[in-house]
Amino acid sequence: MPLELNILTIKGISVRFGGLQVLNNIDIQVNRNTIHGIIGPNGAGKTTLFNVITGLIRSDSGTISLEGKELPYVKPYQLVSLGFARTFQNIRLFKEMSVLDNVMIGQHIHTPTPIFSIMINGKKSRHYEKVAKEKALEALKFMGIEEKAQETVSNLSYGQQKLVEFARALAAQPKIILLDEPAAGMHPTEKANLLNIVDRLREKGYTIILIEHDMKLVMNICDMISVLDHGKVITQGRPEEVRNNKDVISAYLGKGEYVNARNKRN
Ligand SMILES: Nc1ncnc2c1ncn2[C@@H]1O[C@H](COP(=O)(O)OP(=O)(O)OP(=O)(O)O)[C@@H](O)[C@H]1O
Repeated sequence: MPLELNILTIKGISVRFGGLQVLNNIDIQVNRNTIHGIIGPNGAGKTTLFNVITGLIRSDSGTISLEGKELPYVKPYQLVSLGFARTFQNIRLFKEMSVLDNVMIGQHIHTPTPIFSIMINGKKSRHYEKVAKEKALEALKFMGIEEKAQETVSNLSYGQQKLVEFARALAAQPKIILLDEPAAGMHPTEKANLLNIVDRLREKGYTIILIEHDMKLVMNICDMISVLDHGKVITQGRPEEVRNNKDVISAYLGKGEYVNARNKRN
């Protein structure tokens, strides 16, 4: 049976915080093996949408389905087992632990070692640890930082720490990787590297959903883009369609980013 094109369906998602309607009837379809950008001005509701997808916030209405199956409401730590991995706007690593240990943590869900086996450091436990280590090193290699495996995270540059987060997400063997402003705080060389990594992740068959303010990066890399403004999807389409949409232009007008992106392209 051929794989369905659609992998994630977000349908009718609404969230209200007190008097503020932060998400209003959001419908988004994400296709398999694509890079899907979620953009919009500050406060549009992008991170809230990620928080709903990843179980940090419960929506007031609507459903999220992965590969045609409606997702149950799960705790964030159970999300990996459903096939999601996420990075956050602010780096969330154990700074005094090694790079390798940080990446191995991303896989604990795939290592169902019985507690008794862990206590006696049994054969099963050693096996799972070996597999987890191999996967972690593979992910670090993919990010081009395998030589940093034994370093303490706090010794790494900001850009390298971001790559450790991506490696941790990748090592969890997800179906969908959610990246929340991955390029924030990166300098141009690091951004170019990030672009290359995200492109290679798609080549490897991953589906990536990306929140990003860097319009040049978004327009360069995304297959599809959904634009949020005041909690609503104002348009969706390919970069070239979104770029010239009048609602998108007016949502960004005065903020400069969109206009800058257009000027840089033209
Ligand atoms: N826990 C919360 N309680 C109340 N209001 C919230 C909460 N989280 C977010 N908001 C509000 O919801 C709106 C959407 O916030 P959200 O962080 O989702 O926007 P965003 O598009 O990700 O913005 P940015 O690009 O600045 O990160 C904002 O007005 C924000 O102040």
